[in-house]
Amino acid sequence: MSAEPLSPNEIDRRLESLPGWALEGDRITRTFRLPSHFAAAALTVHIARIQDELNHHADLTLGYNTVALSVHTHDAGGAVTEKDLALAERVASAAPAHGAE
Ligand SMILES: C[C@H](O)[C@H](O)[C@H]1CNC2=NC(N)=NC(=O)C2=N1
Repeated sequence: MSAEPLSPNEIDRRLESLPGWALEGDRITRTFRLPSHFAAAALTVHIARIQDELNHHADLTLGYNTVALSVHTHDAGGAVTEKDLALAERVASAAPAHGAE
């Protein structure tokens, strides 16, 4: 998968199909709200497994009932690449089963 930086316009276009995700500076970000703290912790573990499978890792912040992700591609000098969007799409698919909004 390409680790070439994507343009802001391309990122915005791709985020149209990723509700709740945003381009913040040089990262794409999303905060999920969960029914409980334990559900938030469980989603964090699920995301960690996805990240190890993809070998692509976001900064994750576990709150009382939230999981916040912030990601860009270090190997591309901290730009947003296809790898970040692929991770976002996998997480977006996994989160609803945890009761995430
Ligand atoms: C050696 C290992 O493949 C690399 O460090 C991987 C690990 N996870 C990663 N995660 C992110 N966000 N960007 C990277 O460039 C990256 N590279």
